[in-house]
Amino acid sequence: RGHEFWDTQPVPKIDDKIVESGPIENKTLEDVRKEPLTLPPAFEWIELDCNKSDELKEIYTLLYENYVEDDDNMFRFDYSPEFLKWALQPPGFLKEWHIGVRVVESKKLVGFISGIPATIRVEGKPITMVEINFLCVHKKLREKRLAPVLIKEVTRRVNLRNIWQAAYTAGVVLPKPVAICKYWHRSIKQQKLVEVGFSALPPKMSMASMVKLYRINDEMKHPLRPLTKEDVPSFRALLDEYLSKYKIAPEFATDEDVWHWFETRKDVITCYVKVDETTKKVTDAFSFYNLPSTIIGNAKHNTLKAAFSFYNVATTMSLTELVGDALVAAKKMDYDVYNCLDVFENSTFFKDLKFAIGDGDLQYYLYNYSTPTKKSSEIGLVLL
Ligand SMILES: COc1cccc(CC(=N)NC(=O)c2cccnc2OC2CCNCC2)c1
Repeated sequence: RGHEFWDTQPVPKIDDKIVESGPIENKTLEDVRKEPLTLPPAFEWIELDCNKSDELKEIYTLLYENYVEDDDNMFRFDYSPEFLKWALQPPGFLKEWHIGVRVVESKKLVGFISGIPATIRVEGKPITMVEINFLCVHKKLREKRLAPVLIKEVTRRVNLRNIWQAAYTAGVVLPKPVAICKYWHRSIKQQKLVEVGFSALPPKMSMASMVKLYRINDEMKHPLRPLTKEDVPSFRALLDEYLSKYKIAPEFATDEDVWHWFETRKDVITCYVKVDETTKKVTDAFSFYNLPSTIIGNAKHNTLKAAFSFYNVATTMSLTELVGDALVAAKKMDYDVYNCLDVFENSTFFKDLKFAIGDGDLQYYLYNYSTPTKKSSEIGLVLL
C-alpha cells in the first residue's frame, strides 16, 4: 500500500534526491481552513488542560494503555503525568495544541496529538517550528484513518498561528526521514534486564560474570552536581555554542527555556553540571530524562526503569568520561538501563562504555521543509 495520506502532505517523496534546503510549500493564513477537521459522528474534538490533574491523567492513561511498544510488543512506554506536564508546557506552549478526540457518548479519550513551540536551526538557519509528539489512537480504533485527521487538525491549528514547519520522530519509515538513527543501551541492572527479556545472557557466560562485566562505580570521576538557577546563563551560552555545530539542533532562546528543560525534576529530568571554580561558568553538563516502560506480561517485574540521554556537553573532559559519570548517577537513582541514540558524537563512547545496539531505528522528520539527508552524527536534537 502506498502512503495515501503522506503523499498528500508537504513532505519529500520517499525517493526524492534533495539538494537544497527550504520550505516545500508557502501558504498564507487565507489558505488555512477556519473550522476544525470533520470527525466521524461518534467523536468530538477536545483540548486537554494539563493544569487540570484529571485531564492530565486522561492523557496519561490513554498513552499508558495504547502508546508506542517495542518491535516485539514486550514493552510499552509509560510516560508519567508529571513528565507529560513538563513535556507539554514549555514556555510559550498553547493549550489549543494539546488536542484530544473523545467519544461523544462516553466522553472517553481515544486519541491525542501534541505540538509545542520550538526554534530549530536547520543548517544554521533558525526556524520557528513545532515539535509534534505523543500521537496516539486507542488500540480498538486503529485502521479507521483517525491518525491522519489528528495530524491535519494539529497542522491547521499551528498554521493559524503562522507556523509552517514541524519536527517529529517515529519508529516507522514515512516519507521522508531527514535522518535515520540507531538506538543503543547500556545495562545497569543486568540481572533484571535478562529476567525481563530486554537482554540475553550470551551462551557460555554465567550471570555472575555478566553482572561483573557491567559493574558501574559508585562515585563519579568529576565534581558534577545538579544545575542551579545561577548556572543557567552560562549553561545557555555553552549549550547554544555546542549545538550550533549540528545541522539540525534546537536553539534555547531564553534562560527561561533552559531552566524549563534542565531544572532537575524528580523522576522526570536530571541535569548535572561542572562549574569552573574561578569563572563560575558551566563547562560540562550531562542530562537524561526518565521514561519507564511497562513490561507487558512478566510475572516478576512490571516496570523497566530507563534513563534516556538528553543533552550532554563536555569541554574539560572527554564525552566518554562525562557519560561515564552519567551512568554513575543513573545507577545511584536505581535505573535499570541507560538509552541513547547515535546522534551528536554519541557513537564515540558506545564501545568504551559497553553500550549494546538496540533492535530498531528512530527516524527524524521535518514537515514542510526539505533539506539533504543528515548523518546521525549531524543531528543535535533529542525529542521526548
Ligand atoms: C524498552 O521499551 C521500549 C518501549 C517502547 C519502544 C521501544 C523501542 C523504541 N522505539 N525506542 C525508541 O524510540 C528510543 C530509543 C532510544 C532513545 N530514544 C528513543 O525514543 C525516544 C525519543 C522518541 N520518542 C520516544 C522516546 C522500547
